Amino acid sequence: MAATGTPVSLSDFEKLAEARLSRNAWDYYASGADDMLTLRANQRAFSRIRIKPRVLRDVSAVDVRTNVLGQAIASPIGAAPSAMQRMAHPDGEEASARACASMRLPMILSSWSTTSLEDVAKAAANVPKDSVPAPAQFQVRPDIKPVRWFQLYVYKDRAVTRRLVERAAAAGYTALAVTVDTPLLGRRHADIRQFKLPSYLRLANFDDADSGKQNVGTPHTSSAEEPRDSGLAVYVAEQIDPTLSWNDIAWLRSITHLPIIVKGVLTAEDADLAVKAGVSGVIVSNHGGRQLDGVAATIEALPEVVEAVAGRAEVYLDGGIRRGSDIFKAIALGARSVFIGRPILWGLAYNGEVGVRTILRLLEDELKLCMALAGKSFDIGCQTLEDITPGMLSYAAVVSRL
Ligand SMILES: Cc1cc2nc3c(=O)[nH]c(=O)nc-3n(C[C@H](O)[C@H](O)[C@H](O)COP(=O)(O)O)c2cc1C
Ligand SMILES: CC(C)CC(=O)C(=O)O
Repeated sequence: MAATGTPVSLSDFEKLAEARLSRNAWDYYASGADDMLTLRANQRAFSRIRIKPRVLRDVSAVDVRTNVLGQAIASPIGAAPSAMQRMAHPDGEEASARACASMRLPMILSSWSTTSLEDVAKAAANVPKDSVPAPAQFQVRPDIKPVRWFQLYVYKDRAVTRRLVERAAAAGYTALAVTVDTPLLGRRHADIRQFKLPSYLRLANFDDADSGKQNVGTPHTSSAEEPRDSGLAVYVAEQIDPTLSWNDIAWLRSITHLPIIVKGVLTAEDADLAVKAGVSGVIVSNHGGRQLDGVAATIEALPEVVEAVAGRAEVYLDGGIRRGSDIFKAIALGARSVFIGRPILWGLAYNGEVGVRTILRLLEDELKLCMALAGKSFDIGCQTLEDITPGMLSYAAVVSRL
C-alpha cells in the first residue's frame, strides 16, 4: 500500500525511498541473499517477542543516554556501515555523518564509502549548529562528542588494509569495526542481473596507487553466457581476503591502537573466540540478510552471544530494527546499543541530512515512548536503559496453520 500524507513510520520512509531511487540503487540497497529468508526473519523475529507492561508507575522521566566504548551517546541507536551512500543522495556519507554527529549518535563509516573517510570526518567535525533549521531537540548537545567508527574490509593486499587503518586513526575515527561475515559476497539476485555504480561515483577510499580498487560494479559478463556473479561479487572475490582468520585480529591489533570490534558474529562459540582475540566489542549481525541466507535472525542470536561474552566486551546488534520497540527488545536481551542499515539510506533518499535525522529521531522518540508505556515492576517507570530487563519480555507461541 502506498504511503499517503505525512510519513510517520520507517516503513513510510521506505516506500518514499523506493519511489525516489533508481531501480539500480533501490535493488542494491533492498536486496538480501538468495531467498531472503534471513532478511525477512530479522524483522519477523522481533514481532514474536512481546513486551509485558506494568501500569501506574510514574513514567514522566525517561532518559535514553548511554555510552559505547566509554564514549557518551545520546541514545542507543547508530548508523550501521552501508556502502555507496551517494547513490541515495548527492551528499551521501557526509549527510549521514552530519546527521549522526548533530544528534550525538554513533556512525560507522563503510570502507566502501563514496566519499573519502577524511572528507566524512571533516563534514561531521564541523556540524554548524544551525546548518539545518531545527527544533531544539535536534540541536547539537555540547556535553557529548560525536562518535565515529570505521568499518574495515580486509584486503588481500595488506598494504592497502594497513593504509586504511592508519588513515582512519589519523582522521579521528575511534574504533575499527572489522566485518567478518563477508569473505565472499552473498548472492543477491538483483545485483547479479544488473548492478552498476553510476559512472560519476567511485569507492573514494582508494586512490590511484590502489589501482583496480576504486571501480566496482560494472556488470560481469562472461562471453555469451548469462552473468553468474554480480560485478560486486567479482570485485570482492578479487580483492577481499577470504583467508581471514582469528590470527588476523591479532595482526590488526599489532598495527593499531584503535579498539577493535568484530561485526558479523552469530554464535556463542565465535563470541568467545572474539573476546579471547582481544576485541572490545561484538556486533551481532547477519549483514542485514545479505550474506548467508538461512542464518538466525539477529535478535534470536543475541542471547547466546551476550551469555558467552559475559560482560568481557560490549555487544551490539543490527538487522531488522524498524521500531523503537525493537530497540527496547534488543536492550532487554543484552545489547548495549543497536545500529540501523537500510533506514539510514531511506532517510538519505527522502531528504539527505534532514531525512537521516528524521529517521533517527523517530526511532529515538519511539524508544522513549515504548519505555514509558512499558513501565516497570518497581515504584517508578522505566527511566533509564538499565531498567530494561529480560523479564519485561515474553514470547508469542508459534501458531501452526495445520
Ligand atoms: C546497501 C547496504 C550496504 C551495506 N554495506 C556494508 C558495508 O559496506 N560493510 C558492512 O560491514 N556492512 C554493510 N552492510 C550491512 C549493514 O552494516 C548492516 O549489517 C545491515 O544493513 C543491518 O540490517 P538492516 O538494514 O536491516 O538495518 C550493508 C547493508 C546494506 C543494506
Ligand atoms: C561488500 C560490498 C558489496 C558492500 C556490502 O557489504 C554490501 O553490499 O552488503
